[in-house]
Formats: sequence, structure tokens, C-alpha cells
Amino acid sequence: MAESITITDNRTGESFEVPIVDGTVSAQQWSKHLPGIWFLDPALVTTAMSESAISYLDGEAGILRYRGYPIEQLAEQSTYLEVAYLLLNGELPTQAELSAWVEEVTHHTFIHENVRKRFLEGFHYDAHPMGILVSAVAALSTFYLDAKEIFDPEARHRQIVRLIAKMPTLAAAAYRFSQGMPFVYPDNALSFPENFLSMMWKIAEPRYEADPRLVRAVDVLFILHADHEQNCSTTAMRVVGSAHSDPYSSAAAACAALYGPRHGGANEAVVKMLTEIGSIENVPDFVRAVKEGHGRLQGFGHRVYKNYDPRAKIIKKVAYDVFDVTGKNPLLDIALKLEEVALSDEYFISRKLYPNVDFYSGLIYQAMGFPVDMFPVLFAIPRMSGWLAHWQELLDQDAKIARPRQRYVGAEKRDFVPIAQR
Ligand SMILES: CC(=O)SCCNC(=O)CCNC(=O)[C@H](O)C(C)(C)COP(=O)(O)OP(=O)(O)OC[C@H]1O[C@@H](n2cnc3c(N)ncnc32)[C@H](O)[C@@H]1OP(=O)(O)O
Ligand SMILES: O=C([O-])CC(=O)C(=O)O
Repeated sequence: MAESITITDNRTGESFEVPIVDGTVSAQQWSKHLPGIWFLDPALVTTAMSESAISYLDGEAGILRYRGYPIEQLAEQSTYLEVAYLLLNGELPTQAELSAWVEEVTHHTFIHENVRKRFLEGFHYDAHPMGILVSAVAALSTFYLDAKEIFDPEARHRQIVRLIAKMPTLAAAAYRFSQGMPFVYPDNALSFPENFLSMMWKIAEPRYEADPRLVRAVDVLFILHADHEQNCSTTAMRVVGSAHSDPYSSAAAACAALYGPRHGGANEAVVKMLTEIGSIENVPDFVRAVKEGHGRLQGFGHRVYKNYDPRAKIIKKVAYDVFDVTGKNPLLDIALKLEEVALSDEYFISRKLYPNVDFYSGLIYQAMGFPVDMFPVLFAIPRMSGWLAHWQELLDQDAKIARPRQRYVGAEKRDFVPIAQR
């Protein structure tokens, strides 16, 4: 028997049935019977913003799948570019499809010289690299004449490939600029993660030789960060995309959302928090202060996961692989102690607050030599594929422009008072 709920409108005495499909009721069905009655849901906590076939998330059980494939299997056996293909196309590529896709992305890694020379170099020398990235992604719309051609399949495909391919180049350029170091051009003989590391760290010819274990760690982190259903930045992408803005401008809005400390800025905040705690002896006092309302435990808690974030489990393992190469990040012991104390504390247990994807990722990035203000940038590089998969899905669904209503709580009608009488 199909599930449904029966609603009775007490004002009229009329009853109606609304079907429940996969735990959701359709707002269209609802408003057909109750026109002019809105849901007040300020942070969209109880709203399913769209139907999507991209990622599946069960927050209670701690499950994440991309297009049906468990995140654990993808992290173990796949590569970031293969996962990007999967997110965008719905199926894993054949070897021939993957080779063609990798070649195409690789072909688009270069950025226009004016993006670098005139645009990036115009920033203040100590600008935050994520601020630079937000602006640089938006600026791309002015460099490509087909930016507005979002319904032309070939132009749309080019836009997607460009954005995915140029993210590491823009990210590394923002970093090198902030360090006063010369820009490193992409080396298209290298793989996607290797190329990124080369653009970040290369100091001498002929080429930067990255440790393969670090290259793999970056690729796994990129896989884990590629998509996460209707998170804040993806929602930003969908909202702006629903106005049929070009993908560069929409992705810049998504980047801006990711910049926030409650979202992609949290791993930066974790490292700052662990540094401030200073030693494992100080952990209990810090946790007590959080419980008393002095700040939050960064890297803990999640809107959807009420269990251990499955990505955090994988990242914790990757951390040990990376520390085998780089040496242990001294903040690891504080992080482990913090996790132990929090997970046995009633405050965190009752609120179902567990480590999220950001809790251990910053420790890895720091051990690899990335400065903390590059952490959200490292998140944005792979999330671009998720944003674009959602953007493409939204256009294919012919989604309406996002335009919610509000409950007005302002002044009643009143007459204008001339300035001399106020
Ligand atoms: C990639 C990502 O974006 S993952 C998230 C990264 N962000 C962080 O790690 C920042 C720290 N975490 C948080 O701020 C939150 O847990 C969020 C923003 C991720 C989710 O927030 P929400 O779903 O809105 O949870 P909400 O703010 O309602 O919190 C529920 C309760 O748990 C508490 N709580 C939530 N997160 C934390 C935390 N990290 N530390 C301490 N208490 C917390 C709240 O104070 C609240 O308690 P109350 O019921 O007594 O008022
Ligand atoms: O889903 C969310 O709200 C945040 C998150 O974990 C992500 O974007 O990866």
C-alpha cells in the first residue's frame, strides 16, 4: 500500500491525502490543497530541494554513495577523474572513455595569460587564496564567449571540462602568488593530482618529483570531497544556476559558500583549534569550555550525519599513510584525544556529534606543507565536479527558478515622515 498522510484543514473541515515518496511529500501536491500556506524552514532543514540521482546519503547509518557506488570502494579503487566522469555521466567509464576524458581535461589545464598576469597579480600580496579563487572562477565567464551557451550541449561540455581542468591551475597560482613565487605552468605529461602538486611545489627544472604515496593521498582526498548531495555550496550552485546564469558565475557562488567556516573553511578552523589547545592535557578543559557555550568543536557535527562521517574514517587511515612519508603531524595526538573525550561525553553523544570530513583532512594537508588558508581551496578543486554534475542535472530537469517565500515580520503599513519631522 502506498504511504500517504491525511491533512484536515481546520478552517474548512476539508481533508485531503498527500502521498509520501521516499520520505518526502511534494510541495506541489501540498500547495494544491493549501494555497497561500508556506513552510517556514529557514535553513531548509526539512526541505528536499530537488530530486537527484548523483549522491546518496544516509546520515543515521553513515553511508555515502556516488551514483550507487559506496564511497569506500571508490576511495580504494578509483581515481578522482574517473569519479568526476561518474558523477557527471552517471556510469563508470570504459577504459577508452576514461582515456578520452583524461586527455580532454588535461588539454584544458592552462589558464589564459591575462587571468594570471592582469587578474591574479592584481590582488593584494597577502590576499586569502580562497578569496582569489572565488573571484578567478567568476572571472572565467568573461574569458569565454560561449559562457552564456548553457543549452548548447557542446558548449556546456566544454564549460564543464574547462572548470574541472583549470581548478588546480588557479588554486596553485593563488598559492604561488601569495608566497611571492613564480607561477608554474601545467605539465600535461603528469596525472591530475601530480600536476597540481607540481604547480604548487616545483622549484627547479626539469620536473617536480612527487612521492607516489602523496599523489595517491591527494587523489583519494579529491574523491572523498567530490560531491555531497545538497550541501550549502551545491545549494548555492543550484540556486544561482536555476536563474540560468553561466556555470562560471554559478560556480563562483558555490566557491563563496564553501569559503565559510561552517562549511569548507572548517578544516582550517580545526588546525587553528588544535594549535590553540596545544597539548593533550588541555583537551578536557577545552571540551568543557565548548559544552559551556564557548565556541564549537571544529570538525565535529554535521547537518545530515548523525553517525561517524564515512569520509572521516577513510581520511583517518589516509593520514597514517601520509605521515609515513612526511612524519607525524604533532597535532594528531591532540586530535585523537579530542575525539576520544568527545565521543565518550554525554553532550556530544546525545546530540550525535561525530568527527566530520574536515576533522582529519587539515592534519594531512598541513603535514604535506599546505598552509592553512589553502585548505578550503583544496576542497574546492574536486567539489567542482559535484557542483557541475548538479548544475547539469538541474538544467536537464528544466528546474524552475529557485524562489522561496517568506513570513513577513516587519512594520505594518505606515505613512512616510518627511526628514525634518523625524
Ligand atoms: C564539509 C562540511 O561542511 S562538514 C561541516 C564542517 N563544519 C564544522 O565542522 C563546524 C562545526 N560544526 C557545526 O558548526 C555544526 O555541527 C554544523 C554547522 C556542521 C551543522 O549544524 P546544524 O545541523 O545546524 O546543527 P545545530 O547548530 O542545530 O546544532 C545542534 C546542537 O549541537 C550543538 N553542536 C553542533 N555542532 C557542534 C559542535 N561542532 N561543537 C559543539 N556543539 C555543537 C549545537 O550547539 C546544538 O546544541 P543545542 O541543541 O544544545 O542548541
Ligand atoms: O553536506 C554538508 O552539509 C557538508 C559536507 O559534508 C560537504 O559538503 O561535504
